[in-house]
Amino acid sequence: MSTMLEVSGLTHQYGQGERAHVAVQDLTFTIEAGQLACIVGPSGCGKSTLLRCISGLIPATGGSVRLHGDEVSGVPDDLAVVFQDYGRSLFPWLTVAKNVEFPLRWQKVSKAERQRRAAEVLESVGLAGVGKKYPWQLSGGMQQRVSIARALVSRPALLLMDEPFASVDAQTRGELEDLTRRVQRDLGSTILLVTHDIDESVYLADRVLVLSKSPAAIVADLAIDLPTERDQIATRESEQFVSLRGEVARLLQSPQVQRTGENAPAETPAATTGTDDTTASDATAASETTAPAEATGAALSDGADTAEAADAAGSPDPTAASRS
Ligand SMILES: Nc1ncnc2c1ncn2[C@@H]1O[C@H](COP(=O)(O)OP(=O)(O)OP(=O)(O)O)[C@@H](O)[C@H]1O
Repeated sequence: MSTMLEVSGLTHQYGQGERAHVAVQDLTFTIEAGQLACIVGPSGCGKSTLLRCISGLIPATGGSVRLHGDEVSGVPDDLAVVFQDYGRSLFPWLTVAKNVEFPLRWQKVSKAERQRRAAEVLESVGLAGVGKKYPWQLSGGMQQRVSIARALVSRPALLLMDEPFASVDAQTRGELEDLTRRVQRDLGSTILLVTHDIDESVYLADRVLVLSKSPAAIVADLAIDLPTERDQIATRESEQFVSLRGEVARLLQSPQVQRTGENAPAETPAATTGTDDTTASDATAASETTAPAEATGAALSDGADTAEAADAAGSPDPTAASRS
């Protein structure tokens, strides 16, 4: 397997001076091509910040991100993001097919090819035949499928998903989880997905990275060696699943994760858990008093429509921030 994503010593600090807030600090990990990795961590620990840095929506203030060897500076063409809020990420004035075709407008792809690829990808997410409808005529789960189709249409090297199923009901969530695994397997996609849900992380992933409280540091990197074929009932009832979800839950409650102001080591070989060797961080102490909770997610949710979100993200490509 080749390395798709290489994150080295990644740090992001919001603001300066007294208002400085270190959201992620010295994160180092790699994701191999074709892997589906999940990130779990306490609320506010810096998961979205990490994804924003990887996607080039915001610059790292330290360290680097490389996508198949190329340093990320700005939103790469072959990267797509699926956000939690499908209602804001789809263009309500465009049909489903046009929404899905949208990212291809900036590529040298003929209209006929755009239409063909949109139809193909809609079929792969179980939405054949709805291309002429508008997003608001679909259920929430269907809209999120459209978002996933739009992210996939440009055949991204890396698909980032930020709490993608948090806004749908439990049954739809299960269906979308299975869809994600199927897409990954059929298209060989590399996926990095952030979730709050421990069970979801274990069910979906080949690998789970557990982050500490802010500033996020990796405290464990678990290989999920469940069978490739997973089933919402049988897999979740299996001994192996129960044991793995217990392990992640215990890690999330561990002092390493919970102790604010301390960092676990960034050394994270696959299939190992972190150690107790933590060091205090002054930057975190500052962040605890200055972090504006309402600022969370600013770059992702600024503006009621995707064009504004793209502007807010400073993206040269209007599809980038809204990429699905
Ligand atoms: N634009 C911003 N300016 C200043 N601070 C910010 C900004 N965005 C996020 N933060 C702060 O950085 C920290 C990490 O935020 P982030 O949204 O990355 O965490 P998260 O783990 O994704 O949170 P959640 O799980 O609640 O979605 C938080 O303390 C947050 O308040």
